[in-house]
Amino acid sequence: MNDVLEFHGRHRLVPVVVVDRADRAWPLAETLSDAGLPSAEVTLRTPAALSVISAMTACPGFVVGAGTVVRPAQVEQAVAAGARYVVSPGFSAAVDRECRQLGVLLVPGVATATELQAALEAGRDVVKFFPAAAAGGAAMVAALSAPFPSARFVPTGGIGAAELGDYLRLTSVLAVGGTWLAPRDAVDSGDFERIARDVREATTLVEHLR
Ligand SMILES: O=C(O)C(=O)C[C@H](O)[C@H](O)COP(=O)(O)O
Repeated sequence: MNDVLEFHGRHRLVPVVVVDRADRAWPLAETLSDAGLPSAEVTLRTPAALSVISAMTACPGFVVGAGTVVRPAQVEQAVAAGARYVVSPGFSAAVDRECRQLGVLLVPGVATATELQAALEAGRDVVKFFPAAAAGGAAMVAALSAPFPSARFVPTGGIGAAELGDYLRLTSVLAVGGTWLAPRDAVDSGDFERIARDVREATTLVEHLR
């Protein structure tokens, strides 16, 4: 397994972050690292996102990926900024091709059996199950795992601390992602104490589930 996937499988949590200000990148990475979760999927939804990725790569041991990658050109930009992996909300053959060419891991999004089958056919065994809550939650992941035992899921979308156990108890779930670990408003306002508290609460929950 790719080292980024091993990392996520070990931590079992992926903070998905929407960062509006590049100067928040370093304190956010430090906060996440200190709280025991040295990684972030930085969504390419803000003008600052690529600068945020670059800044976070300077934090020792911090694993940074690019999220919301929907066009092939964004793959090159994300990799140039230092992203170690790429996440898409859906499955795009063009994005998949670009990731292959640049040798970067892609975690494509799937919400149905047909989409999962396409991702597996393309050799993508680890997929983002998105939007997890709206697409059927942990019950849907369990149902999809039966006919596709090789698939590993990173459910994301509408998940909070309360739902964590439902997903993480499934052996087919590699890790759970979400913005609840470092909400946009907390990042914007520089409320790193709140982020540290929420991340510690989540990592403690994960420890109890082991
Ligand atoms: O697919 C992408 O690249 C995305 O950006 C989708 C995000 O991962 C979710 O929107 C996070 O969902 P929440 O945790 O409910 O805020």
